[in-house]
Amino acid sequence: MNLFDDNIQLPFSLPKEIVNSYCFDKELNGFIISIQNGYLFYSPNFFSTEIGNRFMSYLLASNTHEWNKENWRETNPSEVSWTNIDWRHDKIKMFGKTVLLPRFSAWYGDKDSSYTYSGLNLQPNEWNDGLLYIKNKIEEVAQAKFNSVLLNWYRDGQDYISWHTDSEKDLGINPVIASANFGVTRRFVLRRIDDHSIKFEIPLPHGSLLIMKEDLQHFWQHQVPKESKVKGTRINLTFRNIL
Ligand SMILES: O=C(O)CCC(=O)C(=O)O
Ligand SMILES: [Fe+2]
Repeated sequence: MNLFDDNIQLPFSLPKEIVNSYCFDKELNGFIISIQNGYLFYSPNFFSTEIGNRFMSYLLASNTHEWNKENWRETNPSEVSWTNIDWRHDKIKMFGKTVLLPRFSAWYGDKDSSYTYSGLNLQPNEWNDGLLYIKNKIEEVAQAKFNSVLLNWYRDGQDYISWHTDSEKDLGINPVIASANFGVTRRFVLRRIDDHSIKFEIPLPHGSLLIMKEDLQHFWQHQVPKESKVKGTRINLTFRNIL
């Protein structure tokens, strides 16, 4: 049986000069994409819509607030009694000022996997069944083990994450970063660090999985830009292995 199908086209475009090769792997249900200085695995529907919907409700379940009725620009998530995920609105120091991050976040992982992110030292919450289920599914295709996950909740198109690499020292030299997506589709944009005009973007729909590995973090930055017109909400989980 041929496990690769060369006739399945990528659902987004990549600048020709940066693609080494790509193919659709039927067994893994996704594209294996080798680019200049990097490797990506992209599965637009890794989780079914139904499983995705269940996760969305799981991740946002609370005893006190209905996530789809609340105005999250007015409500601080630390005042909410969350059922499964302890969402926070973290502050970071930027140019000497303390500012709120333009998204909510949460950090889960093994007890000894404390992590520094944007100048924040994050102590992980303990794994729960929902996160472990997703982690196991992703570890199978990523052929890697993860000991932590950073959850980002983009309340709507006003929320974003700016240009960065996932290259904190404690992730090791060539980290495998696996990112699962639930909710509204947002643009995930990559650009070369040494030439910002070389860029491409990957749509990350409900249920999609994106894995970045090899030397990608040394050569490419990524962002999820603001998209003011987007009203829907989105949750992204990036699984990492902290050394
Ligand atoms: O939301 C995303 O897709 C990306 C999140 C991200 O880059 C990060 O948490 O480091
Ligand atoms: Fe990132």
